[in-house]
Amino acid sequence: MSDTETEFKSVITPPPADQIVLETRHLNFFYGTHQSLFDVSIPVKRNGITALIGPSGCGKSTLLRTMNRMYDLYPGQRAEGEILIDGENVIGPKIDVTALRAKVGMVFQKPTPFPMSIYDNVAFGVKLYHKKSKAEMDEVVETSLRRAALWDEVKDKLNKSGLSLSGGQQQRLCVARGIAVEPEILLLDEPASALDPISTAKLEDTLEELKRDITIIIVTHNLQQAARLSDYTGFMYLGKLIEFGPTETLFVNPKCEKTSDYIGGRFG
Ligand SMILES: Nc1ncnc2c1ncn2[C@@H]1O[C@H](COP(=O)(O)OP(=O)(O)OP(=O)(O)O)[C@@H](O)[C@H]1O
Repeated sequence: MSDTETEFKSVITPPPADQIVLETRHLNFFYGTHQSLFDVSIPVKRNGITALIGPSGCGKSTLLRTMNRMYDLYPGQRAEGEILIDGENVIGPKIDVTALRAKVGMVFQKPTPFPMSIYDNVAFGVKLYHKKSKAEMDEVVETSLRRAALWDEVKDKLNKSGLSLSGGQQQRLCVARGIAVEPEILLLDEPASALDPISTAKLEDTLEELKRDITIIIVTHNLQQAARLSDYTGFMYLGKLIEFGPTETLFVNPKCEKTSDYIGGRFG
């Protein structure tokens, strides 16, 4: 049967209800008239790592961008359904979007440093939300850069522009910026795509450590990375969440043929 003939039915194995921090319910998303997400209901575990996998164009980044309403910045883009964070529907009209983005941070697929110093790139968001002395801020900047595995490379040039760094360093700078504001949830869109294996390993160690305090949702094309890092994995295809469950189950014993085909490298 071809994909267009097949009606995919989601198979969802959620975390225990009292461990869910974020949940989309029947989420649809539209870029103008083009619908990119179809009835996505995903339950995300608190203080764990959830990976989103699936072939290019299946809607992983779109799903991530709905979770802190990044799409609000673009006319014509809209979401329907519910996104519950700590039980509150953040798609609702009464939501303070600035507060939402402090709570739900995001690191984009393409590094986006601000045109300012390395130090200020990390301190910028912190200044918006917290009042800190110079010494406290120095500590936040150092800790965040260390956690993002960038400190050793930049500690002697913190006043240089963030734009002077390499692509991989810029990506880690954006991770440091995301960590610095201490979000409750951190959305990471392929954060390791521009990193070498050593930096990738350091970043993965950081995420392992961060998940004790932060809920992390990561989009990755690297299936080994998803299998290594995440507690739960969602497999998406053609804008739908096809299968979701504990990572080991999804990789070792997938319940859907399409998941099995994808992780077996039979398409993608
Ligand atoms: N700004 C946009 N305007 C119109 N359509 C878009 C836009 N961004 C994405 N899309 C469409 O939405 C669908 C999902 O795209 P999305 O970027 O979420 O996929 P993805 O799974 O993250 O892909 P990749 O793995 O290649 O990054 C695709 O059909 C894409 O063409």
